[in-house]
Order: sequence, then structure tokens, then C-alpha cells
Amino acid sequence: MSTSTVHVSTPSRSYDVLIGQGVIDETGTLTRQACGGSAACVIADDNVAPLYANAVAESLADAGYRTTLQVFPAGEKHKRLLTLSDLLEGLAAAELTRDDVVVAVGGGVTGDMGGLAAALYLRGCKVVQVPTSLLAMVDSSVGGKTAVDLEAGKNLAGAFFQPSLVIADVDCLDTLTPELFTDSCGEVIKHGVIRDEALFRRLAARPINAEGFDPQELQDVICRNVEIKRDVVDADERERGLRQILNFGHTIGHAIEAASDFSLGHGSSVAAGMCCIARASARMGWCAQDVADDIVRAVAAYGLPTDTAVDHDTLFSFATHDKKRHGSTVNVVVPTRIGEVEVKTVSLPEFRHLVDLGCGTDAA
Ligand SMILES: NC(=O)c1ccc[n+]([C@@H]2O[C@H](COP(=O)([O-])OP(=O)(O)OC[C@H]3O[C@@H](n4cnc5c(N)ncnc54)[C@H](O)[C@@H]3O)[C@@H](O)[C@H]2O)c1
Ligand SMILES: O=C(O)C(=O)C[C@@H](O)[C@H](O)[C@H](O)COP(=O)(O)O
Ligand SMILES: [Zn+2]
Repeated sequence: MSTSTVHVSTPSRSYDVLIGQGVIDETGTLTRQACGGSAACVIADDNVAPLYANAVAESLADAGYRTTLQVFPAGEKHKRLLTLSDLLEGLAAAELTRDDVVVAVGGGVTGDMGGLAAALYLRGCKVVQVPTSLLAMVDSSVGGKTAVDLEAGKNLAGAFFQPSLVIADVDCLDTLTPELFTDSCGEVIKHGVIRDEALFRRLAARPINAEGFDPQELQDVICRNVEIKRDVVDADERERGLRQILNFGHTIGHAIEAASDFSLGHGSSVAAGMCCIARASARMGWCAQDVADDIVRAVAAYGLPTDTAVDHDTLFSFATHDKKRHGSTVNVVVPTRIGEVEVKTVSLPEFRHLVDLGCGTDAA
């Protein structure tokens, strides 16, 4: 199977996303070509470090980098300023300069924090993303959103900072648990809903799963997802307009995730958030009931949650602390048909009404 390349070209940086089997073994050489520099710091959580980060560090050393490895405890609960602070101190201790490279090996938590550390350290060094979860391959490693969580909610402190290279090795998915694989599918379904009806129908008819998937088919799905994200990010790097569509399902989804104290995964929370806003949109007459039903059915086919039992006051409180709030209005992304969404600006009472209409009402 040959490696696929998707080229991302934003105003701040252009880079390749490489998707293939065994490509992680080339991290050292690829990083040298894309970044240069003389030192590399590999960042990974304590699940991924023994699986992949040690080998990545060796590959970087073989390519001539003075290499260090920083490991932090796995989980969204550690995507916080405290962990970031340790990572930054580690970069300083390793004496990285601005020409040097942070290599973030792992899921979206590692990518978001590694990217933010690279954005902040010396006001910006380089970062290579080596996504190892399906979610990180199809979404978080591409587009340059980096962040940590605050008490008030998800990703509330961050920066836009594009990587210099993304290396997605589909073989890494072999070690994901079936639950983590499924969780990632929330974002995959999202990409179909917002931009690609054919992808959505294919995913809904034949759910991809951790067992027995055809590697070529999976690589094609990842590639298509990255292209969808690339097209949006190339057009609107800083989320002034179009990029907001990538947030479909997230306003309520982030609230569900935070309210669960991060026991529910990001992809699962987004899946539930998509169903809630789709149901509310159908009831508002913004889309046909069929559209909401199709989304709920596809999410259910993956065994992902289609609703939430979180009380509406809590959802409203977390959701109105999110980034899509502007003063007394909130931007919500609503489906118009499968493959197309639009951004609606609603008042806070209107948003509360959407929460009441869409959440805790699943009859499917
Ligand atoms: N920046 C963006 O554009 C963007 C997009 C989507 C999601 N995100 C963020 O990404 C995070 C979710 O990403 P995630 O689901 O990858 O979470 P994660 O990084 O916590 O990874 C999930 C779990 O899988 C483990 N893991 C990762 N790869 C593995 C592998 N190959 N084998 C075995 N275990 C592996 C991790 O150690 C972790 O325990 C959230 O914080 C979310 O906000 C960011
Ligand atoms: O890249 C984007 O833009 C996205 O919105 C992708 C989302 O899947 C991702 O979860 C992102 O981190 C959410 O962004 P936020 O700005 O709502 O924190
Ligand atoms: Zn997301």
C-alpha cells in the first residue's frame, strides 16, 4: 500500500500530511527534510510512550537529532496548564532552540498540548505531529488548533499553530482498543455530515470498526477526512467564518464532555452533541426530520451515544462558556442536509431552547 500525501496550505504555513503503513519508522528522516534543526523533543503520554515514542526517539537520533523524551500521564484530565508547564520546563531543560522540533506522538490530547508547547516555547519552535489515534489522524493533527482545558471548559486556552509535518501511520491503529477506535468515529461521521454525503452514506451503511477492517479502505477514509479538513482550514485558518463548520456537534458536545468530568471521550461527546443539535434543528424546521434521523441512525450504528442525560442547566452553562459565544449570542452549526451545514447566530434564550428541544429527548 503506498503512502498518501495531503498538502495543507494555510497563510501561516504549508505542510504535508503523510498517511501510510510503516511511515512512523521514517520520522527521523522526514523530520530532518521538513524541519532541519539539531534537537528534537518527543512528547507522549504514558500509554503511547512504550508503544511508539521510544522508537520515534530512536529514529530521530538516527537522523542526527539530539533527542529527548517527555512523558506525561494519559487522559483528558491531564490536558491542563500544569502539564503544559512541565512540558515547557522540559523543553528549556533540553535546551531546544527556535530551530528545533517538538514531536508530538499520540492522540489528540498529546497533539493539542505538544502543539501549544511548541507555539509558546521561545514564542514558537517547530512541531511535527505523529497522530496515533484515529481521531488524531482524521482531525486533531491537522489545522493547527492547539489548546489545554480550564476549569470552565474545553480548550479554553490555546493558539493557532500549524505543524511543519504530520505523519499518520495507520499501523498504529492496531493497538487502539475497540472502544477508543469507535470513539474516534464521532469525528469521522462529523466530516461526512458537514461536507461529504457520499462519505456519510458509506460510513453509515458499512461502519468502520477496529476488527477486520481493510487497511486500504481505512487509509482511504482517513485520507478523505484529512482532505475535508484541509479544504476548510486552507480557506479559513483562523476560524473567522467557514472553519466554524468543523465545530458541528461541539457546542453541546463539549458541554457533555466536561459535564461527564471527561469520563466520556471527545468523539462520543461530539456524536451525542451532533444528534442533539440535529434533533433540535429538525424541530425548528431548519432541516428535514429525515436529516436528523439519518444522523442519529448513523451514530447509533457505531454504538456511539445519541443523546445525553445531563441536566439542561449544566449543559447550557458549559456551552455558553465555549468559544462560539459572542457576548449575548452563540454561533451554532446546524445541518441543512447531509453533506451541508450552516452557522446560525442565536440569542442565549434561543440557544437554551435548542438545548431543551434536542437534549434528553431521544426517541430513537
Ligand atoms: N486540535 C484539534 O483540531 C482537535 C480536533 C479534535 C479533537 N481534539 C482534541 O483531541 C482530544 C481527543 O483525542 P483522542 O481521542 O486521540 O484522545 P487521547 O489523546 O486522550 O487518546 C485517547 C487514548 O488513546 C490512547 N492511545 C492513543 N493512540 C493509541 C494507540 N495507537 N494505541 C493505544 N492507545 C492509544 C491514549 O493514550 C489515550 O489513553 C481531545 O482533547 C479533543 O479536544 C482536537
Ligand atoms: O479544527 C477545528 O476547527 C475543529 O473545530 C475541530 C474539532 O473537532 C476540535 O475538537 C477542535 O479542537 C474544537 O475546537 P474549539 O475551538 O471548539 O475548541
Ligand atoms: Zn472535535
